[in-house]
Formats: sequence, structure tokens, C-alpha cells
Amino acid sequence: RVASYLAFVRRLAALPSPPPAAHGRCTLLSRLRTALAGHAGELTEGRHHRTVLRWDGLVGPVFRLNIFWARAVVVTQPELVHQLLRGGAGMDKAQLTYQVINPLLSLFSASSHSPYWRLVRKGVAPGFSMRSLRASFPHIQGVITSVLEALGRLGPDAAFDVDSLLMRSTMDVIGRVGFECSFGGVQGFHATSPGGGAQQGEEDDIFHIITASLEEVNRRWGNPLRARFLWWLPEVRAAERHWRAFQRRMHALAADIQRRGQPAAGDESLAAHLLRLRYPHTGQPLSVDRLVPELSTFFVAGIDTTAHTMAWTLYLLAQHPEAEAQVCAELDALGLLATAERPEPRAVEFDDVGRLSSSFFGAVIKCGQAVPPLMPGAVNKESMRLLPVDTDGTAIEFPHDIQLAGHTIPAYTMIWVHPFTTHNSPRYWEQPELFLPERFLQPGAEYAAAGPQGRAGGSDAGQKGRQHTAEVPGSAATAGTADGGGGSGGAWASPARSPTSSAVAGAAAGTAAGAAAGAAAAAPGSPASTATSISRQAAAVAGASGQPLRFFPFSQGPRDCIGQSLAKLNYTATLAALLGLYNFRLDPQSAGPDGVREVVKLTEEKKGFGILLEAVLAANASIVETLSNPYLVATVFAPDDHAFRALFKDVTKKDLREQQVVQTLLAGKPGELKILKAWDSEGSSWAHNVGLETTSGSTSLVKVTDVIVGLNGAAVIQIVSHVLIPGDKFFN
Ligand code: HEM
Repeated sequence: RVASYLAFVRRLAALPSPPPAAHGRCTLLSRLRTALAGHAGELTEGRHHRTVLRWDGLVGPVFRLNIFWARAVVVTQPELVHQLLRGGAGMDKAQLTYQVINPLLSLFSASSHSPYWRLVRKGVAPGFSMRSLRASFPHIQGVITSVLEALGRLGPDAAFDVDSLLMRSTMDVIGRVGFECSFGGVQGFHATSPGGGAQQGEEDDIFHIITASLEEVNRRWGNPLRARFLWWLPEVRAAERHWRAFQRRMHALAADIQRRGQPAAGDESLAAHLLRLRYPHTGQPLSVDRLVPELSTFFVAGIDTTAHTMAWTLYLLAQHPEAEAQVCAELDALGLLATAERPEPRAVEFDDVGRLSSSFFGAVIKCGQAVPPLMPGAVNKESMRLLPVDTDGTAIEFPHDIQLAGHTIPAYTMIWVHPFTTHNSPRYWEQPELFLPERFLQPGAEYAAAGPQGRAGGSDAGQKGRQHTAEVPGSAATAGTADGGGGSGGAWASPARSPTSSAVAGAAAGTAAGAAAGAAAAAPGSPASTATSISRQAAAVAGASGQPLRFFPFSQGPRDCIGQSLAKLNYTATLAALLGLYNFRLDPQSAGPDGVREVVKLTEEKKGFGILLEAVLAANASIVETLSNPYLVATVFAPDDHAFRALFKDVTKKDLREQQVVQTLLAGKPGELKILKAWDSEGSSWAHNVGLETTSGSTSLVKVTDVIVGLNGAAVIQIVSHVLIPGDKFFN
């Protein structure tokens, strides 16, 4: 055993590895600690995903980590990730991943080789089809209504834990859509209690049980030794009590589902699909004990992922009002935004989701042309790129040696695919640290070929391709890969061809396009000519099984997220409904953007009043752009201007001193105003009584009191001389 362990370590020694951080002063003890623990210390820190990103920048997209005696290989490069996760013969989840969560999920069939995993995955897939989701959309609408009611009960300036509310609503959605059971999660939401939930009797509160259970799972993923050595901690013992309570609740649900008997023909719920499954060897329906882990997995996998995704999106929009304005403009175009004319926007319908997020239905094709993605979908994607909730991705292993970017990786080595790093590395994205939803308005932005390395003909791409392949000249492994092209996407040679190793892609040479650019310039027989075969192989992969992705928040391949269509439907519809009615801002009491960690505390403000610019923002994104122009002299909102009228959306009569004025304003005809003369003769201050001409030909007079300073000192002229809102700082 010792000999084979040492051989294993030696075979991985050639892989680059970032230097582990030194702990404290450089003493013999600290060096011994670093030598023994390796990278374990940094990996158990809260923001370790950023450390992995830093390591990727230091040593490249494939590197080794030492965690005490164990070894892991981190892979961040899209082409390699693609080939590892899709169709790798014998690929399985690393057992370590599920050792942590299996006590919670009891018998979950984690292994890709388990007949149960295959049976369940295939059996429930129709439950996530568009047809099924369309049929169950009224459930989602019902939950959204209860969320809006909960927000309505809060005051306009209430601070609350939006993540907690959304976890509750997601729990309700999965319960209702999947299993026709109602947990009343949103009803149990109380903004004032920590975590937004019931405090008394919380041991019985399913939401509390699930969140407390997940908290311990997350801690154990950060530190797997917790279960073995820290079992005596009160918090660990409490968590294990919650795990048992969770299993009891899932057991009761499974028994209830089974009591319902054979499902009706048209029943497409997950419960119905699970009930229709039969054991392959006996033909009998699944027992309650086998149903429990499957039900548990849907709740555990679906709740915090979907809710954190929505919470991060709201958080990012709160930081980027310009993007929020664009989202609102598109909601407005669909009639989903509260405005002056439409204080109660209509409910979000199933078909709206496709319009808001064209990726939801794949590419939407209209009259033979692809419909360009819209901003709400782009915002969601950018949020999932910057802050993917499955930050640490997945760990996989192979039952045989593989070749990875020119290195032999022994069988059963833990290979760690790290989406956070792939999503945030400057190797694959321009300005990855910035929130730029526009990047996802470009069709195909998810693919590696669209990134810095993949720009066709880009010198950077070609150069990087050459450099990397030059580092891995035609080893037996890479040659094997090239020869093996034509198998499943060309990525895998059959083990028979290469007895010690099946060949995984040596496509470390940038993307297909990048590698091709490098290869085209290389003479045959030179080291770079390896790139030719690699790029051909990469191109074959792209052609045969889709292009490599640089954006994969739901993972990819046969073990990707089976619930992603439900997640997308839920978050797109919920966010559209929330943003149609509310602005969300970071709670000033919380630590501020830099202090936001796992729980995003946001405040909600009723849209449309209080701050002039917010109302303008809600009404027309292009106006915000104009206001941000530093060279702007003046922007005029007239009584009959659409944006100005939107100011009065949601204003109740009691807020207004001059109802007559508002009635007149709202009755105004749409039109623009031209400034006849904005400045006095010196050009230094506002003139009194500036004349303005409307497009309909009439003239208005602007008094100096009508002038409001907007962003960057630009002026906004309000052609109403009345005080409309008591005490409002913008009106006098
Ligand atoms: C935004 C929301 C979600 C995200 C980002 C997400 C992400 C993921 C990822 C990355 C995986 C692969 C994990 C791994 O390889 O270790 C996964 C697996 C899974 N997800 Fe999701 N998920 C989401 C929502 C959901 C929902 C709503 C459900 C079901 C109700 C669900 C059910 C599952 C299941 C059952 C698996 C395991 C699939 C298998 O191993 O065959 N997920 N999810």
C-alpha cells in the first residue's frame, strides 16, 4: 500500500502546484505544518474559491493540490472541463463529495454506475420538460403571489433578508410543482426574526430543519474532518438532530406520495414519475426507503441554489442601477412594470419567461431569425457567472489512468472542476471582475471560443495555444489523443488502443479557434504541429457534442443539473414579478457591498416615488443614460412626457397636496419638449422664464424653481410649480 501510494504521489509530482501559504513565522514547526497539511489550511477558509482563482492565475489551468496525504488535480480550462464532464468513459463523482452529504440524503444513488441513478435520472426527466413545467406554472404563480403579499405586508423601507424569503418560496415551489405538497414556507416568513423564520417550535419548522442541515453540510465540505473529529461540538450534534428530523419529514412525504396510488395518465409531476418507476430486477414499484433519498435530493439540491441565485442577482442590480433600468425597460415593454398608467402590472405568464430569457427555451427563432437575448436573461447569466452558487463545482474520478494536458493522472485521483475560477479567470473573459450583463447579449457568449483565448485570429489566442503545446510536446499521450480522434467527439481513445490510459484531450492549447490559429502557423513536425492534431480534436469535440463552455453554472454532461429548467423558470418569473414592483437596495445597516457574504440583506422600496431619478429610471432607461452624460446641459420632463408621468405611479391620493395637478399631468398627451432658450446671456445661470416649445406646438414657461439638479450636475426641468409631495426634498 505504501509503495503504491508513493508511486501515485510521484506520478502527480510533475504537475504544477501553487506554493502553500506559510503560517506565521517561518519556524521549523510552521514548515512542518505546511509540509503535512499542504493546501488544506487555505481550502478551509471562507473565501477559498478566490484562492483557487489566484492559484489558477499563478500556475495555470491544470494544477495539483496537496491536502494532507490526499492529492487533487484542479482543472479550470473550458476544453478540458468539457471533455472531462461529457462522455468521459467511466467518469464518476468522487466518492469524497458524497461521503459528506450521504448521511443527510441516506441512500442517494450518487454513483453514475448505480442502476438507481440511471433509473431515476431517466425516469424523472420528463417531469422537467417544457410541457410539464407549463402545466405546473400556476403553482409557481401561486407562490409568487404569496411572496408579493409578504412584501406588501412589510413597510416600504423595511429591511429584510431577501435570501431567506426566496429560500422559503423556492421550497414551496419545489414542494408544489414536484410533489403537490404545501410546506407554507412563505407564510412562515417574518421579516423581523433572524433568518426570517419561525423561532418558536423551529425544531418542527421544515424550513429551519433544511437550512440548519445545509449549513452543516457546507461546513463539512469546507472541512470533511468535522464529522470524524468534531462530533462532540454542540453545533455538530444539533445539526445531526436536524438531519434526522429532515429524514423523518421526507419519509412522511414519501409515504404520503405512495398512498396516493397509481398516478393519473396526464400527471407529469415528479411524484408521478417516481411512482411510475420499477426496480429493474423485480418490476416492483420503488419502496418508501428508496423514494426518500430521491425526494431529499430535489429539496437539498434545489432550494439554496435557486434562492441564492435570485438573491445575488438582486444584490448586483442594487449595485448597478443602469442595468436595473434596462431590465425595467424590458419589463415595461411586456406590460410587467408598474407605471403611472399601469399601477398594477399583470401577472407574469409562462410565455413571458421565454421572452425575458431567450436561453430558457434555447435560442428563440422568429421568422427564421434568432431573437437576440434580452437584458433580464443576460443579467441572470452575468450574476451566475460572477457569483455561481455552485462555487466549488464538482469532483470527479476515473477508474483508469487518463491523460490530461500532457500529464498522466492515475486512476481514482480526485479531479476538481472549479466553475468559479473558469467563470472569473481573465484567461477566458475580458474584464471578468466587472458586472457587464451586455456580454451575454452577444449570442454564443457562453462558449469558450468567444473569450480572450478564443477570438478567431486573435494573436493572443494563437500565441497562448503555441506556448502551451510547446510545453507539452508530442508525448505518447498527446499523440494517442490525436490518433484517437473520431471516437466519442474525438476526446477519448479506447482503452484498448492505449492500455495504461484512455486519452483525455490534450486540448490545453487554448480553444479550438485559438489552437487552430497557433497550429496553422506551425511547420509540420515541429513541436507546435502537435497543436494541429489537438485543435482538430478540439474542433471535433466542438462539432460532435457542442462547443466547450466557459459558462456552466449548472455543470454539464450526464451529471449536470436535472432541475435547471425548473430553476430557470422559477427565478426568471420570480425576479420579473419582484422587479416589476420594487427597487431593492442594500440595507444601509448591513456591512455594505464588501461586507455581504452568504446572506444578502436588502431593503425594498416601493417603486416610483421619493427619488426623482428612480422614477425616471423605472420609466425609461435611455433617459438615465442621457442624465449620466457629463456634457448634458438640460433634460426636460414635461407634464405630458412619459417618463415624468411615471413619477406618479403608485402614488396614493393621500400623498398628494394637489390632486388636480396630478390629474392634469396624467391626462397629458405624449410628446417631447424642445428648449428654446435654456441659459441666460452670460450662460452662467438659469434664466427666469425660459420658453419651451412642445412638439405639439404649444409653449411652456419654466420658472427657476422648476429646475432640479440631476446626476453629474445635469439639470432636470420640471414644469410644475406646485408642491406635490409633502416635505419631499426634490420638490419645492
Ligand atoms: C439556480 C439553481 C440551480 C443551480 C445553479 C444548480 C446547479 C447544479 C449543479 C452545478 C449540479 C451538479 C453538481 C455536481 O456535479 O456535483 C446540480 C445537480 C443536481 N441538481 Fe441542480 N441546480 C439548481 C437548481 C436545482 C433544482 C431546482 C433542482 C430540483 C428541484 C435541482 C436538482 C438537481 C439534482 C437532482 C442534481 C443531481 C443530478 C445528478 O447527479 O444526476 N437543481 N445542480
